[in-house]
Amino acid sequence: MSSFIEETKCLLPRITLIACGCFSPPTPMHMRLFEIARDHFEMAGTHKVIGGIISPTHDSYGKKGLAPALDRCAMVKLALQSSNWIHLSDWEVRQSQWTRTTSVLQFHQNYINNFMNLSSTRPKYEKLIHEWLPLAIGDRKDPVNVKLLCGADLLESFAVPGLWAESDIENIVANHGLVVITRSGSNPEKFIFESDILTKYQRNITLITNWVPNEVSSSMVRRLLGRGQSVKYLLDDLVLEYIRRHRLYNITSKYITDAVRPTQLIFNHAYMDNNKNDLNEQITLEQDMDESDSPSPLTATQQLTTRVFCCGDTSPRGSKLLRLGPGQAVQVITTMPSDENSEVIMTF
Ligand SMILES: Nc1ncnc2c1ncn2[C@@H]1O[C@H](COP(=O)(O)OP(=O)(O)OP(=O)(O)O)[C@@H](O)[C@H]1O
Ligand SMILES: NC(=O)c1ccc[n+]([C@@H]2O[C@H](COP(=O)(O)O)[C@@H](O)[C@H]2O)c1
Repeated sequence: MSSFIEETKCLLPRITLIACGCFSPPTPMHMRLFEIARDHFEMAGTHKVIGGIISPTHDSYGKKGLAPALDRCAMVKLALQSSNWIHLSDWEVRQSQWTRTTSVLQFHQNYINNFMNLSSTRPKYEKLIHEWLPLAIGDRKDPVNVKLLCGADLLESFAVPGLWAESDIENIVANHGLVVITRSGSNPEKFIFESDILTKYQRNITLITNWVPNEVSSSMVRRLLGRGQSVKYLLDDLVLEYIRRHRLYNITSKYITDAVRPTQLIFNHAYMDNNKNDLNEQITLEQDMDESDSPSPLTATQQLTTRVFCCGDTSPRGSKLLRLGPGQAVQVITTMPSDENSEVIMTF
């Protein structure tokens, strides 16, 4: 009987979860989303989760409190040190401008598809192994579906006028799927009911109740840090130490102790050093396909010209606040990136 269960498990459709967000800074709850979701699918016996990807948004997203991409990526890597299945993807931050979430999903899905198709030509495809590719990807030949993992507040941001294109929402739910974790103050069931598109593709939306909610948010952490209050036990010690060393978020806290587990930060310094060399390099398709997981931040001029929209209290153009509270975007102020991001084909 148990071998029957094992066999059935092997046949479950495989998925990889990707969380898009600012991660400024990454909190333990960001990682919890993945654990909660994987447990859910494991217990429901409907899918096999083979990997998790954290994709920090581009600097030009311009949200208030957004630390530089290089720092956010470094913090995510520190926060993920104890995970053997969730990985950073810095593809988004390496682009020349902010990328819509639908294109982020499409890129990772295309990459996985191409990777699987190329698995017969091993020497070539081994060169293409990104850190974020799930380790188990080569265990089977069946497809791996990339699904968007998010908190219910992100789902509810679909209703913010001008923030998400309807076609993007439809593409996300119809072609990828959404995994939504409840968050206090939101009512995702009602939200889905009130949306025709979401109701239409409800079968592709997995709503998961988080029975051990934790309302820590990046903006709350930034607020405490700015006030000189303690955030210990709200963040991974390594992330906290990184913030202290790099003086992020106007940190004034006197409670942060000296390096905790300092040896582990050596890894992080290496990551920073490697990436500083990338600073002025051109971003090319070839680089996107490079196996290195290092962000190449843009120059100040590039960042200014590619700013897409702004979230937070005010936008650079003084746009009106549409939503209040953490993680809440304000207004789309310029154009969408070109479709180049959505159809990336591997070249050798
Ligand atoms: N406490 C939480 N419970 C459930 N989901 C969360 C929680 N914190 C963050 N998330 C989810 O994590 C993803 C990444 O979001 P982001 O980094 O923008 O998070 P945030 O902590 O809400 O940030 P901020 O406070 O700066 O707005 C989003 O899908 C968000 O809904
Ligand atoms: N139209 C879009 O694709 C769209 C709009 C708003 C936010 N997002 C993404 O959602 C994530 C979370 O953003 P907020 O922290 O502002 O809620 C980010 O990764 C951001 O890029 C995507």
